[in-house]
Amino acid sequence: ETLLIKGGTVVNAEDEQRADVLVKDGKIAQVASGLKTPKGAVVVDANGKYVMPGGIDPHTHLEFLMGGRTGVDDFHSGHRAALAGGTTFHIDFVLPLEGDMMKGLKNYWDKASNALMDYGFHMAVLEWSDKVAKDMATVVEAGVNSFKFFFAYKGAFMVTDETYLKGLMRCKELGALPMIHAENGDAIEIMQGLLYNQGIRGPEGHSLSRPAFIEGEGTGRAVRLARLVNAPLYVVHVNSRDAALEIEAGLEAGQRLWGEALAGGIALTDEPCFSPDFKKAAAHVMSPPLRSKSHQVHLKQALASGKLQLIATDHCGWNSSQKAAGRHDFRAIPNGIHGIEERLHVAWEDLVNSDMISRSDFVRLTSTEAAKAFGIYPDKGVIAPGSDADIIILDPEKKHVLSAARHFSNIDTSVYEGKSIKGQVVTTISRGRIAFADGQIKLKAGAGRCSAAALAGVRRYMLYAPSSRAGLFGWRSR
Ligand SMILES: NC(=O)NCCC(=O)O
Ligand SMILES: [Zn+2]
Ligand SMILES: [Zn+2]
Repeated sequence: ETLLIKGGTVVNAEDEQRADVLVKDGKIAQVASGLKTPKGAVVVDANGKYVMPGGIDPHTHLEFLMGGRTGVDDFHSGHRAALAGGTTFHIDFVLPLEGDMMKGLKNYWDKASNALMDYGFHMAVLEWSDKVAKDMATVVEAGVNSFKFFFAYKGAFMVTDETYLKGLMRCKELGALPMIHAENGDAIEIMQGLLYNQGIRGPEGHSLSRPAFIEGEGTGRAVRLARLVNAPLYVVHVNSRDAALEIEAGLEAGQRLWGEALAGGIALTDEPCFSPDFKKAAAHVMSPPLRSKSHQVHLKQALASGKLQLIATDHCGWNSSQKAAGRHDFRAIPNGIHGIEERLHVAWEDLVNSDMISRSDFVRLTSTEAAKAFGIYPDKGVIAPGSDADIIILDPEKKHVLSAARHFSNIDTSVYEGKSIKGQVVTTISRGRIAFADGQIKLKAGAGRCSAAALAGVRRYMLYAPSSRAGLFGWRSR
């Protein structure tokens, strides 16, 4: 199918220009003003609208299995939600299965067989052994180029500093990007016990057990250990000023770091977590927890000034019936909030409409930077000839209100309930096909694929030369 997107303003991370966009065979063929309509082409009118690269959400958990429960958004409903909100690519987290990374990855390839749009995968490292080191190389060959380590979820996912350090060095050898969930699982477990024994059982206990300075401690430790072995590092879900300041300090020390803010972190505060309404409070429980307004303001300023590099969601779809497992004990509330559908609109409203960032910054923070960090640029993350035609059209005048009643996600609540947005994605194009228009999803299950770019990512776009150098000279010279 050939599409001509006519009369819009094309916004990329570097610039914006009035131009038409010609799409052929799933790719962008031409970007120029006054393009003639080829015979048989479908014309999409973008007058008065912004034509931007589709959103890339580098942090999601579709069909996520945690604590014996499975999240309610799979690759079908999650992709419907994403496309309706202007996201055309995401990177999901795979856990090893029965101690085997490739088994875990194959399991996710199966889960994604009903995908509508393209996707890639990160892999979690949960322990250290020769097998793990070998497995990492195997999944790199299969297209994974990023590995997540947890400093939280003690007894489940948490790793020791030793495993983390060995993992960082292995990532360097493989040319892959390490990622960290930066908290402190030992400290959290002790605080949880103290609070519980004092009679604090409700969702507020979740927030109280994970203070911002402990997120800061975990982030500072992760960043400094990465400095020790001279490894790049991507810090996921930065939810506090304390964590953001640690990333800033690492950047000032010359480290190669990415700090990932979340739509939730910039749009929400921890206030609902202290509500007597359990359903509402539990819906907001995630780790690291949402914080107070002053943290929220700091995160937005850090994004605006370049101290945090991108915006993800950590989309993790638990229904209220699943959250209810922790009704009498906050420690049993499944962690995670949604956002794959709302992220672009939240960032547009709270950052662009509030004049904190430009439209080009918006594209960089929600698309281009993630494409670069994870090796899928310029296939994705830019509107330019040769790139995949993953494109959104946003009408800046269209007003709408976010709500569980109207969202595409399977989740039965919305942490964004009632939030007004000026500006709406009216058309989403996924590899040249109209995926969302007139308020409806147009693609069928199976239309998505594990991105060829992501599959070839490490080879084609290696950001770091493989190296076993332990950073001794790196840190001494700084
Ligand atoms: N973030 C969260 O609360 N749940 C999802 C798992 C994770 O990313 O840590
Ligand atoms: Zn995490
Ligand atoms: Zn996550």
